[in-house]
Amino acid sequence: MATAPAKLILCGEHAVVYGRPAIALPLTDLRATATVTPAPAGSGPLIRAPDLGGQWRVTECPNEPLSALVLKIVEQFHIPTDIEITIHSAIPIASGMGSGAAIATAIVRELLAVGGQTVPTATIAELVYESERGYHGTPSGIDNTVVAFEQPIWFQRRPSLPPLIEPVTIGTPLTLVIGDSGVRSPTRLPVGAVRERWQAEPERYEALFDHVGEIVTAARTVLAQGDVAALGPLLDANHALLCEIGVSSAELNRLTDAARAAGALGAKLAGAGWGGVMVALTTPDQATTIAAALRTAGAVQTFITTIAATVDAA
Ligand SMILES: C[C@@](O)(CCO)CC(=O)[O-]
Repeated sequence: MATAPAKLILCGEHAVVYGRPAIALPLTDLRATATVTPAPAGSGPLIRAPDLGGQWRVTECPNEPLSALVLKIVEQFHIPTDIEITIHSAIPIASGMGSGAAIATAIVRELLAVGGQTVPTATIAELVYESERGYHGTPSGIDNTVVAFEQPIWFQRRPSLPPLIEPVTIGTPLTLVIGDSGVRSPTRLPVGAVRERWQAEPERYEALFDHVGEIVTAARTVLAQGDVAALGPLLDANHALLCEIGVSSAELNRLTDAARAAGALGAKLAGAGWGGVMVALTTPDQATTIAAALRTAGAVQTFITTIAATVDAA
């Protein structure tokens, strides 16, 4: 069995599609799994996804993104094809937590393990990126990257170059409360809407994206300093900009307001928006109070998670 984590965009979503930096975190205790078992000779790969409500033979729907991913990997890495791939995920789907990237990464890891292959983490991230394109159209690549590397990352697209991917130093552990609005919102919808607005009003949106980029840069500094109190207002400011960009919702605003009223240091929507999750930054002792406030304000589920302090790998 192979696994891969959920992810959370701490700051910089949407602007990251337009070349500004973003910071993403792996949520290592919330994972997707993939298990390969042998199947009868000549049957070809079958994907069983009980949590997603189905199973399918990849050759019968070769353009479905996970099927395309499996077909590509078995061919490229000479993996046996008479297999069943069973996937499970504890990650809410279409919620901004990277469930698609985590499932795809778990599948890639499991297929490579079955084939006795070892490849660089960056290669796994690239393979998953192709599959994410099938779902999302124009993803920045941040989701597949943080899920594959499983460490806090700074991610920035660059013209004519591979994206800049750097470890982010976390000076002191972060306690986060994630609230799921329960509204399912496929990433490609808000991403597509932002593209239309950017095309209609490029100067306005470029300025908003610049402002997001400044917040992300400031967040990196205070994260390294372990200054959790200074991070909160940056998350609030990022949320205000995401509202202006047009990707928040009444449900998400209700949850971020409730988190702040319950004592959060800062709160923002996390991911593509219009639904999905929000995140609140808190001191450890306030976490359960904030989770309770989020549920009262309509969150269908909450997760309390700690992001460990890192040693700078750079
Ligand atoms: C909204 C977005 O910025 C983050 C989705 O997790 C889209 C992307 O980066 O591909």
